[in-house]
Amino acid sequence: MRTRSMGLQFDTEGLAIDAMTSDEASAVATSGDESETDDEYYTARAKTAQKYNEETACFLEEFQDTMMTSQESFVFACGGTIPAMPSQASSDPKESLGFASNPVTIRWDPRNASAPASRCKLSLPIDSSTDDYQVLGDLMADMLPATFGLGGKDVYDEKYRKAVKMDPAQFSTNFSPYEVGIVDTITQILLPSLDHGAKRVVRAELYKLNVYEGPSGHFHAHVDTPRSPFQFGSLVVCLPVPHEGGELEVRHKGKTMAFDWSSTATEDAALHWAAFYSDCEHEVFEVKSGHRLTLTYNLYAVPGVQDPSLAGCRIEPTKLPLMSRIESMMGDKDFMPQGGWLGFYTTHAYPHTSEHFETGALKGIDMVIWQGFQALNCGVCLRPIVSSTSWTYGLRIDAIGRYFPLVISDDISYIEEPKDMEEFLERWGTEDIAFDDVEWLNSPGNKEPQLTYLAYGNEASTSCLYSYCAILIAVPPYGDDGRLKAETPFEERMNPFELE
Ligand SMILES: O=C(O)CCC(=O)C(=O)O
Ligand SMILES: [Fe+2]
Repeated sequence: MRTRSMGLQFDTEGLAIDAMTSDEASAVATSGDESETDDEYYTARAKTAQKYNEETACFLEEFQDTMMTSQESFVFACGGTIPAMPSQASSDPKESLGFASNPVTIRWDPRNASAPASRCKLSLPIDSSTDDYQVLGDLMADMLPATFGLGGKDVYDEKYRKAVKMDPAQFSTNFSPYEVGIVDTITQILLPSLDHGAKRVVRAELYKLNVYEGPSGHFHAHVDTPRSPFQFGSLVVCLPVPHEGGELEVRHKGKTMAFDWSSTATEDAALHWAAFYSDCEHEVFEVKSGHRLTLTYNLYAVPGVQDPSLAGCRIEPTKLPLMSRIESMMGDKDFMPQGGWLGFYTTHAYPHTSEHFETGALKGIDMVIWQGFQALNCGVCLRPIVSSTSWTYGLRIDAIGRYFPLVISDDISYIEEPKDMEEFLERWGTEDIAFDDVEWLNSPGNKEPQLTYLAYGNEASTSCLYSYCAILIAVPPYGDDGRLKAETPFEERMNPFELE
């Protein structure tokens, strides 16, 4: 039996909702409930054969299989180790060993302003033959209990997270993830772009210094709250201080990557790091002994050109089997000969109903689909898809919207009967292209609140329609000399609710 859903369907089970606001949490908790069954899949392909031809149906079936296999090879996290020079070593760059880290210093503002500056500086790797541990104790005394976001508030609860933290406004460090090659590695692995596509680079912004102390320091499974629509991930750098336990586990769609950075005083000191996409659940297991010091960074995708010297070791998305599938499909005269529409639900979660959501933030296979079809003369655009059967009046809604940002409509949208809902959706703005005219390549993923409105039952109550994020692909017709170029079928739209 085919397993259509493998890898491409959103898996809600592994997703923690704890470190999100309650609204975000409910959005995640209810997502992924509209998956495609085998029957639906076969019906869809039979319809494709009828609408286009057998070849188109076969191409799409093969494409979906490749998509599912490719999905497996996309990583959601990466990490590495960097040897650390002893803290007494010279920090002269000429003497540093390539990508070995110079001694790391942390200087901080003490709570007691009369503490001498020399007491507010920690050098790492830690040296137990000096008073380094005393200095570490002083640092921790100046740190604050580490909170986490819950229901839109910062909460401290040791059952959930036991650690101390310091904000970057209160400390500085000479450590830079750019200098030791971490940022370049992340760019290549987590944010690759096709050769011809818009280039983007990673900006790492220092977020916190944390200490998890043994025994019992830990951080329960959670998903980081993105600080902006451009944030695509998080980076954790573990500084060279001996500790046992405190493994970091990162999970995405049923897969797990574990990073065990425990070390003893006698081992060669090293810095360790891990970076992962924002929609990955992760957890820091209990630190059994010692101190686990981490610097955390928010990772943003920003336009830019990668260092050309890295071209040799770049991952080349054009070599992906998925890319060759797209090429052979588009190059065949029997595939959608008159042109048509394809739809791909993004497989990662994005804050797609925020004001600034844009394509530079696309991750993994989502970016390959976006850039791959675009490179082959197709028109592509991102669109919100509202699909719901659970609406009060039993009306099935399948609408392709034009406008992403969340609409909170509290005074203009009295929805009492189905025709009100139709008008409301029209007013929001839906694409001229019908949902059923699109060949959908996969099942819906993450959904976000899209439209809130007042509905009347016995009394008025606020209701919400959710949307999925999809890439719509306009496949141009096949002409005498190959695939024609799609005339840009998409234009940017204004928020219809702001026009008045
Ligand atoms: O320290 C770590 O390994 C991860 C910490 C973490 O998940 C966070 O700060 O959000
Ligand atoms: Fe986290």
